[in-house]
Amino acid sequence: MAHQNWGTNRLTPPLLFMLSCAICRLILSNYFASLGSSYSLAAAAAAVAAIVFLGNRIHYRFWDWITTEPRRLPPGPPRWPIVGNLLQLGQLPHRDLAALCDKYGPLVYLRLGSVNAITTNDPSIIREILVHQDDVFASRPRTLAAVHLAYGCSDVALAPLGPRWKRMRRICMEHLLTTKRLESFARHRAEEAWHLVRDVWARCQDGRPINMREVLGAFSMNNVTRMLLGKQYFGAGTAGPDEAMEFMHITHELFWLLGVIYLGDYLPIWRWIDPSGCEKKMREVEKRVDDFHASILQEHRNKKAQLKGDGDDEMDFVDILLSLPSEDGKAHMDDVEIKALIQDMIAAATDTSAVTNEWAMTEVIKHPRVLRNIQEELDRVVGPDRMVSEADLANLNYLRCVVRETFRMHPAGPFLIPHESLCDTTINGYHIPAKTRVFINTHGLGRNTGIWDNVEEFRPERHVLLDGSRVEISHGADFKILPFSAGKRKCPGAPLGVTLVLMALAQLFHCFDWTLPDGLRPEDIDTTEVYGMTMPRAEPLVAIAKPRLAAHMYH
Ligand code: HEM
Repeated sequence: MAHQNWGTNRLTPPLLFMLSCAICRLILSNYFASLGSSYSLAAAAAAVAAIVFLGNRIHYRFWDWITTEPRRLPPGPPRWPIVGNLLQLGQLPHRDLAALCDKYGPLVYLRLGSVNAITTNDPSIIREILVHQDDVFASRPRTLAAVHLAYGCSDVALAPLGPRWKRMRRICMEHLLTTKRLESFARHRAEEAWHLVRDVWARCQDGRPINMREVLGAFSMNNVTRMLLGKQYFGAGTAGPDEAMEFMHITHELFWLLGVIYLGDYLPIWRWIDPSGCEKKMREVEKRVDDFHASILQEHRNKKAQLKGDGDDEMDFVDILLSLPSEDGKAHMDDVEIKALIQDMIAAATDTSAVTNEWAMTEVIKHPRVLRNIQEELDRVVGPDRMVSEADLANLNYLRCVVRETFRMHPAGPFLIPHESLCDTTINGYHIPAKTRVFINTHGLGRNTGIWDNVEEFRPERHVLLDGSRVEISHGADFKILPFSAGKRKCPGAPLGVTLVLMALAQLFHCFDWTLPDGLRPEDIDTTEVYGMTMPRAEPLVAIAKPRLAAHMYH
C-alpha cells in the first residue's frame, strides 16, 4: 500500500506545543529559583507574558490544525529521519525513480535530505508541469554546481527563473541561435562532416577497430567550438596541442561535476565534511574554466582590435557577444555574462549530441536489419555518387525514426535539467510545496509500459507515420518522448542538435559498413548506461568500419 505523505505543517503544532512547554518550564523554574532576588518581579512578569503569548499561539495553531484540510503530498516511499529517501537512490537514480513510479503511481513524492522532490514518468503529468503550470515549475534549484560552475547561476541553463534568465535566453534566441545565424555556419558544418568521414576512413585503413566515442566527440566538439569560439580543438585545427588538451580536460571535468548528485545540496552538514572533495574540485575547475574563458575573450578582443569590425558574416558567438551592449546602458555586456553563456553552450551542445550519436550507432550495429534499412534509404535519397548534404536530412524519414527511437530509449538528459517550483501548487489534487525539486524522468517515460509496447526492443518502425509525412524529432502533442523538453525551459538549440545528430549518422552509414570486432555478436553488445547530466554507455563503442562507396569519394 502506498505510504501516505502529509505536509510537514501537520507536525508543526505538536512540536510548537512541546517547545512552548519547555520554554515555560524554564522561565518558571528560573522564577522560583530567583524568588527573593531583585529580579523576581521582572521574571514573574516575563513568565506570565510568555504563557499568555504562547498560549494564544498554541490555541491558534491547534485550532488551525484541527479545522484546516490537511495538505496531502503525493504518495511515496517511507523515509528516514534527516536523510529522507536519499539512501534509496543508487548508481542509476533514473531507474530507481522509475521503479518508485511503478510502485506508488505516476507522481511520487520524495524527501531528499532537507529538500522536497517529486518525480514522474507520465505524459499527462509532464504536460501539466511543463505546459499548464509552466510559470510555477520553470525555475531551477540553486545547486552548488550551478553556483561554482555557472558563474553563480548567471547563465541560461542553470539560472533560476527571473529577469536575468529571461535576458540571457533572449540573447541566445535573438543573436546566437537564429535560423539566419545557424545558416551562416552551414559551410563549417559541411567541412566538419567531411572531416568526420576522412577521420573514419583514415582510421579504418588497417582494418583495426575504431573508438567511436573519440570520433563522435571530436565531431560535436569541433562543430560547436568553430561556431562559438572560431576554432577547432581536434584534428587538423588551429588550436595548439596544449590548448586542446587543457580544453578537453576541463570540459570533461565540467561535465562530470555538473552530472554528479552532490549530497551537500541535500544535507547541508555534508558540506562541512565534503569527504569526496567534490566542492573543492568544483572550486578548482571553476578557476581553470574561468582562466580558459578569460584567454578566449582576450584573443577575440585582440583580433577585433586588429580587424576593426569588418562585416558580421564570419563572426563567431564570442564576437557577437562582445558586440552587444549591456542592459544598464554600458557599451558592452559584462565579461561574466559572456563567459557564462559560452560555458552553457559548450556544456549544452557538445555532449548531448555526441552521446546521442554513440547510442544510435550502438543500437544500429546491434540490429543489422535496421542498418540495412537505413542504407537502402540513403542509397535511394542520396545515391553512391555524392556525399549527404544538409538538404537531404529532411528526406531521410527512416533515419529520423532511428533518432526518435534512440531518444526514446536513451534520452540525453535523463531528468532534463531539474526544475524547481516557485510557489505552492497542486497536481492531481496533491499539494506540491514551493521550492520542490522536479525530476521529470525522460528515461522512465520512454520505457513506460503504459504507453509503449516491448519497451526494451529497439524498433524505429514504431515512429513511422501512416500518411508517410515527415517524422519530427520533438515531443509531439502526446508527450510520449521528450528529448528537448517543452515550455519556457525547452532546449533553444534543438534544431542545431537535430542537424548535428542526423548529419553524423547519415555520413557514417552512407560511407561505411559497420561490424563488431573480435567475433563479438551484435546481441552481445552491452547497453548499460552511466548516470550523469548526459547518460553515455558505460563502455565506449568500438566498431570496424569498411568503406562502401567508390575509393575516389573519400579523397
Ligand atoms: C542532441 C542535442 C541536444 C539535446 C538532446 C538537448 C537537450 C536539452 C534538454 C533536455 C534541456 C533541458 C530542458 C529542461 O530543463 O526543461 C536542454 C536545455 C538547453 N539546451 Fe539543449 N540539447 C541539445 C543540443 C543543444 C544545442 C546544440 C544547444 C546550443 C547551441 C543547446 C542549448 C541549450 C540551452 C542553452 C539549454 C538551457 C535552456 C534554459 O534553461 O532556458 N542544446 N537541452
